[in-house]
Amino acid sequence: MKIEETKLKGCFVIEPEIFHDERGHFFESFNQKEFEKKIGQKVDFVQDNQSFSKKGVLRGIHFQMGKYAQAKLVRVLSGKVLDVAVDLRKDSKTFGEYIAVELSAENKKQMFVPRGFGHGFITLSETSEFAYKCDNFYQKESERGIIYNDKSIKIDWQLAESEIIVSQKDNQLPSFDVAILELN
Ligand SMILES: Cc1cn([C@H]2C[C@H](O)[C@@H](COP(=O)(O)OP(=O)(O)O[C@H]3O[C@@H](C)C(=O)[C@@H](O)[C@H]3O)O2)c(=O)[nH]c1=O
Repeated sequence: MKIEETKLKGCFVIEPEIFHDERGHFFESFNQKEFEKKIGQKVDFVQDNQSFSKKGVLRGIHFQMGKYAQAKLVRVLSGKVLDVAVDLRKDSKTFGEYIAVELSAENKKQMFVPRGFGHGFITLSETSEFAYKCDNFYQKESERGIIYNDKSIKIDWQLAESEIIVSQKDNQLPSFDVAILELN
């Protein structure tokens, strides 16, 4: 397993080692001992989520507030997505910056998005199946978000605006400037 920290401290890209043989292939999609050693912290995942999306569907940018904050270990089971993490830690040198990484069933890359980040992804292939582990439970009341096309974060989602599909809920999310007023 190869784990590399991104320019956003605490946010990692993980590439599992794939073992190929005549039957197909095998890989460890998660190994707690190795994972915690490489990221240098303990993480107790308590919830696994899975979502299916059509091309152009953009989910995000989401996070949960305060004690309900979630770290996420995300990966793609089929298709290809652009996965985005936005640093929302006010005391961070990279506050307000984002990273975008292509995750696909083919490259098998994963992203670890720590607490204190906003997270979103867009499906670039015809469909995608997306799976992730969370270290805190879903708590509807503490759900927050930032509008995907925020003018100060300026995320390049790789698809034309006309191809992007967002839920009504996500389309009404506030701008970065407004969303951060509530953060510590
Ligand atoms: C996230 C979540 C949703 N739900 C329900 C609420 C709702 O009725 C339905 C769909 O929820 P959403 O529209 O929020 O799903 P979605 O837009 O896929 O939300 C997810 O987006 C990505 C980017 C993340 O990072 C996740 O943490 C999560 O926020 O599923 C749960 O029951 N448990 C959960 O953990």
